[in-house]
Amino acid sequence: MMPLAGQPLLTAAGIRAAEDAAIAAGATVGSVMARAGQEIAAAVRRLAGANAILIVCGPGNNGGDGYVVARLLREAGLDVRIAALAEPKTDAAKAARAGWAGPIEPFVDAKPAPILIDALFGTGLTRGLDAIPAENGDTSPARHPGLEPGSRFLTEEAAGHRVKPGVTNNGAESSSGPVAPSPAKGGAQSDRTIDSATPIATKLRALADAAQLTIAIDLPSGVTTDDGRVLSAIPSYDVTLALAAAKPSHLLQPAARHCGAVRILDIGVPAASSVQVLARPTLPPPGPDAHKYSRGMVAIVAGSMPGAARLASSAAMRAGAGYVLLLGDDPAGPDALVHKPFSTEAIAETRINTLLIGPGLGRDAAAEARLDAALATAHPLVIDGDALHLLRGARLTQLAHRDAPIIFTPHGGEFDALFGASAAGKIERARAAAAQSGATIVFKGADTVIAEPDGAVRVAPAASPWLSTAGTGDVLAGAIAAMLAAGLAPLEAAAAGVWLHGEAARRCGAAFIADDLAQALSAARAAL
Ligand SMILES: NC(=O)C1=CN([C@@H]2O[C@H](COP(=O)(O)OP(=O)(O)OC[C@H]3O[C@@H](n4cnc5c(N)ncnc54)[C@H](OP(=O)(O)O)[C@@H]3O)[C@@H](O)[C@H]2O)[C@@H](O)CC1
Ligand SMILES: [K+]
Repeated sequence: MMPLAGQPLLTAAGIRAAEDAAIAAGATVGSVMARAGQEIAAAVRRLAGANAILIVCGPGNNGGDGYVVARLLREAGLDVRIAALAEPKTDAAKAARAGWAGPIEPFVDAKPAPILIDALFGTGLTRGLDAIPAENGDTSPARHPGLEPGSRFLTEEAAGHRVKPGVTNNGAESSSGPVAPSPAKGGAQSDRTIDSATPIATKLRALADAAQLTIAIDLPSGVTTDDGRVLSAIPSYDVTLALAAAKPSHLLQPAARHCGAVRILDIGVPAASSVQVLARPTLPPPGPDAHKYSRGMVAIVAGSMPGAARLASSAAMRAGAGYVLLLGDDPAGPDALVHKPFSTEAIAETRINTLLIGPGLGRDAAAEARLDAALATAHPLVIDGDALHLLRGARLTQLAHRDAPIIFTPHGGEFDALFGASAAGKIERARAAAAQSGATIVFKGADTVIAEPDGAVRVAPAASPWLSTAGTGDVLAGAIAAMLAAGLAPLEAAAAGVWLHGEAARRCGAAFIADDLAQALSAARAAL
């Protein structure tokens, strides 16, 4: 079982291509599924002890994995039951099903067990749980043998929930409240429409609520693979065992919070991608000949809210910058912080390695003048906060012609204002913004995505929710500026800054303030 840090992230199409390459190199779907089953069974044995296990299987190869795991665990002497949602559809899943000698319960009637393993759907999920499929305009569930009303896998009352002609469910309900009681047997509610509580998602939540440990194979059933969407009201799992590689939805919210601890299983399918999980950076300590300028000089432009620029300054110093210069009229801050009034001469100082502008800048005419002066320099730039708001239009277009690197650090609102709102996934949006602007984009949030104009991406695992407090963005901008000033390439600088920021938050524990976070960067940096 591999942890996520530094691992490639593969989309559904990417993992299919990787599987195809493995097959071209001599594997078969069956052999890969057999290896996956072995790895999953070994992981489950470590996690589950001797407890009884219920495995819920879907119609595709995710379900196929479930049948293989069930056989292996039963051969190992464990108490294993299977509940199936539908008959296997793929050859590999059919073969795996044939290898299971025990009984199969209908999913809707399944009794819970202390250990729940979700093998309903993985990278082949195409719609929300309980949504009626639409193929070539035909929404008849009868096109989907095994999922149609009255099949041996769906009891009649469940079928009654599923079907009302012309009514479809996009599965986007968000309720995660108490599980609804099962309707009375006998089809008495056969005219019920699909509304809030739907049978598959509801049943899955009931099984998860009754279990002591819940494990999802590859992905929690009901989340998309590529963009972090949750299509149905599904449970949150304790562990997700990702096959061959992590997928974007293991990190992107809101899907990520349903995954629990994610571990990657090596199933003999090599995976590579320029989209990767954020890794712990390698930052050597200063060498014997280091001096303040060789460690990097950061200049920070202050504005109408001087506290924000001070926080960024403090963060840049503690993340390891050799010299931090605050350009403004505010004399406060640590003694080590150098103050100068803002002027076009001061900002043009050639020893400045990185110029940070935005924290507390304001949005008035004076702020615009300072931003234009900053953009007119040849320094590498980190642009945050208010400066991002002032960047729209012609200023943004001009930036594409600058030689020196630029890093933008927008949160969701700033990103939308600069690049437009969109329903596309966060990775896709960050990549498009980087390509359009020529800047490295740090799209902040509970799932920070860093994108380079060349398409390289780093995605950060969820950091402390206590970061949701004023000033933490200023701290991040300062940390990233220190990394860029130290000479790291923009993607590496942004990644190192985000990592240090997350690590500092972890060290702060709960209810910290941004000042504490900036202080904690010293310890985070020292631990590398
Ligand atoms: N990559 C690898 O190297 C390896 C991958 N492996 C495993 O394979 C998994 C991917 O398998 P997969 O492609 O068969 O897709 P999977 O997720 O089982 O579902 C597809 C089926 O579900 C159906 N269906 C979809 N959504 C639905 C819904 N909401 N409600 C109802 N039905 C729905 C869909 O029907 P359709 O959309 O066609 O109507 C189709 O029948 C992957 O996650 C991993 O576990 C391993 O075996 C070994 C190597
Ligand atoms: K699953």
